[in-house]
Amino acid sequence: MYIVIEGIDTAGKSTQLDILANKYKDAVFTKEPGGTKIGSKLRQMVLGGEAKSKLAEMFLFLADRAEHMQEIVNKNKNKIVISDRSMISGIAYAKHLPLDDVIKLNLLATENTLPSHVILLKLSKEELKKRLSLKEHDSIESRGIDYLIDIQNRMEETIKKLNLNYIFIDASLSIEKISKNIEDFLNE
Ligand SMILES: Nc1ncnc2c1ncn2[C@@H]1O[C@H](COP(=O)(O)OP(=O)(O)OP(=O)(O)O)[C@@H](O)[C@H]1O
Ligand SMILES: Cc1cn([C@H]2C[C@H](O)[C@@H](COP(=O)(O)O)O2)c(=O)[nH]c1=O
Repeated sequence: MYIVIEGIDTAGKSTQLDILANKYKDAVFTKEPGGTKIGSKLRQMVLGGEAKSKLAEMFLFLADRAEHMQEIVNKNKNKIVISDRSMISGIAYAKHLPLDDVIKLNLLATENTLPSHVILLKLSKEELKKRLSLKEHDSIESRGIDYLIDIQNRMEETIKKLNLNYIFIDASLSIEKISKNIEDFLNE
């Protein structure tokens, strides 16, 4: 199984991943960007805003993805792999390019491997505003509320376009309710 937890910044992904880590002791937990040795370096570059070109930034994320797919996801096909973000973030955040073009680039980077289960935590604008106000912003989060809500809409569009096995969960539900919804989805 290749499970991905998706959502815009502050949607609650890490919180749910902590709960999953206690339930799926034998699973491989990973993330994008930063799930491999070079991925950590790429993460530092992109989140530090070092890429001035949006295209360059996207290719850095694609490089992270290609390495992550080969070294983590495909090398653990016999296990449950649970990832904090995936190509869905990659496609959604590259919103300056046509969706179909970015989908092709991401399928190239992942060698056409798709997640078996997608969990999208969806935030309302109000809840996003509240949560962003509680944290420092990295270079991407600094692009603002409307930018992130656009990304969330593009995530939803991407998941449906790729015809993936997914669940959309209201991220403002209690931590416990979200966790139960995830558990039920994974046990279907
Ligand atoms: N269901 C929830 N209800 C209310 N607050 C929540 C819920 N889940 C998480 N939070 C809070 O929202 C904030 C963001 O949560 P978390 O770090 O898990 O999100 P994230 O999606 O991993 O964020 P990022 O992508 O920015 O790292 C934290 O302060 C967390 O305690
Ligand atoms: C995989 C991926 C991520 N991003 C953005 C999304 C977030 O703003 C950061 C990652 O931060 P997190 O704390 O690890 O969630 O990077 C992106 O723009 N493109 C991507 O492919």
